[in-house]
Amino acid sequence: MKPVSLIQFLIEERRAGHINTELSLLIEVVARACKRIGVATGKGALGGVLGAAGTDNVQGEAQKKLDVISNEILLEANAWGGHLAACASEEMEDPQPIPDMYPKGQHLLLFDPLDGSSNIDVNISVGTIFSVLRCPDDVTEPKAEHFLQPGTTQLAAGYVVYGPSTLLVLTFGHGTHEFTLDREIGSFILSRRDIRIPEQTGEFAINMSNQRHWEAPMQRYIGELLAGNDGPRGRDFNMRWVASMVADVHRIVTRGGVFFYPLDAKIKSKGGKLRLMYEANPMAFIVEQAGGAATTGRERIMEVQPTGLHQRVPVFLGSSQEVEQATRYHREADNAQG
Ligand SMILES: O=P(O)(O)OC[C@H]1O[C@](O)(COP(=O)(O)O)[C@@H](O)[C@@H]1O
Ligand SMILES: [Mg+2]
Ligand SMILES: [Mg+2]
Repeated sequence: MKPVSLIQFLIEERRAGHINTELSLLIEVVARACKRIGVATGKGALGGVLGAAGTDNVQGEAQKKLDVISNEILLEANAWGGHLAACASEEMEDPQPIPDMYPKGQHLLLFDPLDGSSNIDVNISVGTIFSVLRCPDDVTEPKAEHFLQPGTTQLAAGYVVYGPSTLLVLTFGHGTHEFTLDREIGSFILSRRDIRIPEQTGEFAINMSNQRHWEAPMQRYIGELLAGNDGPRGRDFNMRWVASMVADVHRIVTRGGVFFYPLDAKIKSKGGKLRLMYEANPMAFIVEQAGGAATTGRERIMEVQPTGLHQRVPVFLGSSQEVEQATRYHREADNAQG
């Protein structure tokens, strides 16, 4: 079969009426920026990109050099406008509007420029996650409040994994599709169309070192998986934790599985660890479009009404049967408490 490039795929999606020209252009620009981030990541120590930047981001987290470089690459690629009204990033306190000298578009772009920062220096896969919203029609100067739309309103979401291969996984709400970067010709080529995540799985991903801080229903659910063949589930489960959400989610998008970053006593006051607008919503959209499920443990992630640009939420996502069972345990525990 003739290879389908990202550009050809975007033309198909335009013809099918799934996206307009402006959104197609936006995705091309983001994909091009991610190729540059992939090149910078790949140079490693030779490119001087490893290690700390010596600064903190808006969330008080120490920034790595590659967090800052990736953020700048995405901002610069999108600065000239035409397809965008403003960008918001995990690494910046406030949204960045398109400068007045450039034409404004109708979209809002949100991104986690470099996901899995703790893995940069040890040469483990990292990635970029992004989400696209529509800028309200009457808004000429988008502010944080205009980004506070639930995940159900996303027009597009995607992630790029910088691993053994560089991969782009994308949805416009009509299935989830994967593109592999052909490094020789510099193009993303469609490698899987209409990905399906199996409903059942025998593999889970969670940071087990937080176990003693989890809520009771999470202790119960994971305890049952760990009991394996001898426990109530009557079968053994395998565990994986890369600690780069993009890599953990990509494994699930490839062979099924379930991912948890639940609430725990250490992060309760923050609402969770992962960011709703830059991580949870785009990943939830991608996973749901592949037939999986995504909740906070209590409600569907994409139905959460955002209250802040940098808001955090618990994340349960992947094979639907396991997400539903873990979510049911939380709801039952809440109901029992009244
Ligand atoms: O270090 P922990 O607690 O295992 O957390 C790992 C999680 O944190 C993250 O690295 C957070 O993302 P950033 O690197 O963008 O801050 C996720 O990718 C990952 O799932
Ligand atoms: Mg992240
Ligand atoms: Mg990040």
